[in-house]
Amino acid sequence: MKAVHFGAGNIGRGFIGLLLSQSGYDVIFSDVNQTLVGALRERGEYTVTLAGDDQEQLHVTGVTAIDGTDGDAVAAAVAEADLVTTAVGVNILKHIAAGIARGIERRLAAGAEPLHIIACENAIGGSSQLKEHVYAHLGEEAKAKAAGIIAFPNAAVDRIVPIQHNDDPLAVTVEPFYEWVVDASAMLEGYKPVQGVHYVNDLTPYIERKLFTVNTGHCAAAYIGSSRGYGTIQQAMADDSIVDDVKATLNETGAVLVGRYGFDPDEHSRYIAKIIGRFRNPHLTDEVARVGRSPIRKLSPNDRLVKPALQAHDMGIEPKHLAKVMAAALHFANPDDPEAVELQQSIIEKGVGRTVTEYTSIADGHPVHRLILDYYAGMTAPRS
Ligand SMILES: NC(=O)C1=CN([C@@H]2O[C@H](COP(=O)(O)OP(=O)(O)OC[C@H]3O[C@@H](n4cnc5c(N)ncnc54)[C@H](O)[C@@H]3O)[C@@H](O)[C@H]2O)C=CC1
Ligand SMILES: O=P(O)(O)OC[C@H]1O[C@](O)(CO)[C@@H](O)[C@@H]1O
Repeated sequence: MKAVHFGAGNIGRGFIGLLLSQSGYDVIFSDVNQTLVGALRERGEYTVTLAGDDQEQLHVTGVTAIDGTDGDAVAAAVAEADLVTTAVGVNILKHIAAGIARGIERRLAAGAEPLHIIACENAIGGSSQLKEHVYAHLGEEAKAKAAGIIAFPNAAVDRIVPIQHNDDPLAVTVEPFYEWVVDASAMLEGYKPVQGVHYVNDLTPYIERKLFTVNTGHCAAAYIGSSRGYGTIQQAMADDSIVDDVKATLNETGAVLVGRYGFDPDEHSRYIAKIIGRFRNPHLTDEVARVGRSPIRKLSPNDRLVKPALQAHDMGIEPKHLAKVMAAALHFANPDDPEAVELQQSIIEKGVGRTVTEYTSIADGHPVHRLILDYYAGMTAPRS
C-alpha cells in the first residue's frame, strides 16, 4: 500500500508518517524543502524519539520523497496512491491543490480507484477546505466522476512536536501522547482503517474539544508568556500566574464545550489537567514563537480564541480570560512571523479597535470587543 503525505515537517515525520508506516504503508512524502526531500530519498528511513523518561526510539523505514514543486511527480504519486494525507499548514492547502487535482484526473482516466484524502491540520474542516481548493482545479465532468470515489474526511490531530534542533534533519522528537480522529461518516465503504486512528461518526465535538482545549490553552501560554518575556512554553508554565491564566481560559472554553456537547464536567476537568501536564513536558523545549505563530490565523473567527469566546458570550459567560489571551496575541511582535508583522503594522496604521474588528470579525462595541481592548490597554508590550 502506498500513502502520499504532503509535508515532511514535524507532524508529517513525527506523527502521520510514523503511524502510516506502522500500518504497513510505504510513505512517499511530498515537500518543497529540498534538504528533507534529498535526505528522505537517500536514506529511506528516519528516527522518531518519544520525549518521555526513557527516550524510546522508533525507526521508520520504507519511506521516500518527491519534490513538491515538481507537478508531474506529485500528480503521478497521487494517481497511484492508496491514501493521501497532509500536514503542511492550513494556509498552504491551496498551494498543493493543483497537484492533487491533476493526480485525481489521472486516476479518473485510468479507471477511478477510490481514494481518501485527509488533511491533518489544526483547523475545523481542514479536508473540506482542501476539497474546495482541489475542486477549483477540476472541470464539471471530473467533479461529477470524483463524487463517491474521492472522499475528503475531516480529521483532528493532536501531538505536540516542537521545532527540531537536531544535527540530523530527519530526526524528530515528539511527545509520547497522540490522538488522530477521523470522520468515519465521510469514509468510503470498505475502507481499511489506519492503526492508531480513532474513527467517529460525529467529528465536531472531538475537533472542537481538541482545538478549544489543547490549542487554546497552548496559545494562551504562548501569548501571555511572550508578553511577560518568556521564550519557551516550559518557562512560561513554570510561572504559576500564567498557569492560573491558562486554567481560567480553559475553564471558559470548558464551560462552552460541556454546555454544547454534554461532556462529563469531571472528565473534562481531567482532560484539561492532562493537557496542562503535556504543556509542561520537561523533555521538550517548545518556543513561544512556534506555538504563537500565525496570530492572524489564530485570531480568525473560526479558530481557537474567537469562536469559543463568542460562544461563551452567547451562553451568558463573560470570556474574560479568552479576551486577555487575544489582547496578548495583539502584543505578539515577532519580526520573523509575517502575520505578527502584519498585525503590528495594522495596529500602528489603523489602531487596535479597527484591527480587532478586521481580523476577528467582532464588531466595534460588542462586549467581547470592549473586553479585548480593556485588557490590551492594561498590558505592556513584551520585553525584548
Ligand atoms: N507541530 C505540532 O505539534 C502540530 C502541528 N499540527 C498542524 O500540522 C501542520 C504542520 O505543522 P508542522 O509539522 O508543525 O509544520 P512544519 O513547518 O514542521 O511542517 C510543514 C511542512 O510542509 C512543507 N511544505 C510547505 N509548503 C509545501 C508544499 N507546497 N508542498 C509540500 N510541502 C510543503 C514544509 O516544507 C514543511 O516541511 C499544521 O497545520 C499544524 O497546525 C497539528 C498538530 C500538532
Ligand atoms: O500549529 P498551529 O496551529 O500554529 O498551533 C500550534 C499548536 O499545534 C500544536 O503543535 C499541536 O496541536 C500545539 O502544540 C499548538 O497549540
